[in-house]
Amino acid sequence: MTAQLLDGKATAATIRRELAERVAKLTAMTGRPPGLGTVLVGDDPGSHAYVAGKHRDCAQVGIASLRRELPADATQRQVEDVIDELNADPACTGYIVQLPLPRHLDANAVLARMDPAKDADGLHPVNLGRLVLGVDAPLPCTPRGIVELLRRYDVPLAGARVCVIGRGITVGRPIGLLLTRRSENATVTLCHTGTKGLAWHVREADIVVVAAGSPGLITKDMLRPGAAVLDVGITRTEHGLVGDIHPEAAEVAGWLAPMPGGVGPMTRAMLLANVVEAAERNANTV
Ligand SMILES: Nc1nc(=O)c2c([nH]1)NC[C@@H]1CN(c3ccc(C(=O)N[C@@H](CCC(=O)O)C(=O)O)cc3)C=[N+]21
Repeated sequence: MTAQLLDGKATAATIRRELAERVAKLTAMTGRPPGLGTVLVGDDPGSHAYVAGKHRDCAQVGIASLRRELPADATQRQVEDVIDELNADPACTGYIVQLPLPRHLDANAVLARMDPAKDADGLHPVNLGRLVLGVDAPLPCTPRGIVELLRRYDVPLAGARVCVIGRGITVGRPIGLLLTRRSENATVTLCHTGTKGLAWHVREADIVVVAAGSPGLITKDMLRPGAAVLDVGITRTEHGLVGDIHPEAAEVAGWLAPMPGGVGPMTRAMLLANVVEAAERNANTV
């Protein structure tokens, strides 16, 4: 058996085409395209590559780009001034602060200063709180992209046993909140570096989401045959980017979202979706 590809690259391209139509309508109706802002601090090459990708995506769907770049030694005050400026700028529908920020900066204070209505990443504390409460809010892009990918490939979610590995704030921590909503109805176990018997948890699962940042962590012997496996890990090595799932896992899995070409492109597509939805909300209230 070899796993069916959960093709995030192709699915994201479909979603961008769907969004482009909504952007065209919005632009005609309001006289101005939606705008996505990015705040990038420092010179991490990975972060620069991701942000460049986000602006390429914007150009494709007709969303305007607002780039803000600050040096690695920027002060908290300088970063917060940029936040204030984007909050006030009517051309900026939504924006993101690329994480991680340099260590001398207080990322939580920066996120909390954002206008929650402009939070394209769904990482503002108010929006994470709304997610816990089950109130409508922009959703974190990677978890939303994973649910969307599973839905579009008809991977059964209701009653599914999902094993999430990694407790990071962008993926592992919030994804359980989406998957355990009544509309998804999955059962989620959150594993992390302190988990005893990881292989046992993985073996129980119908769906495995790996966001640990540990190359090749999940091997084929750990998986339930036929399981859906999604690789969210990205580690930069001298041989290029490596995911958390060992390549041989494809022999046992029923579905596989590989890295690259799986969850990453979906994350970017959901960022665009959050901006388009914010623009639609604004258009309906003004
Ligand atoms: N505020 C914030 N929001 C984020 O959403 C955010 C962030 N900070 N910091 C870093 C992580 C990482 N991230 C990725 C998104 C897409 C790909 C992606 O498209 N990857 C391609 C390959 C990329 C390549 O080749 O370099 C793929 O998997 O096919 C990767 C990584 C978003 N992040």
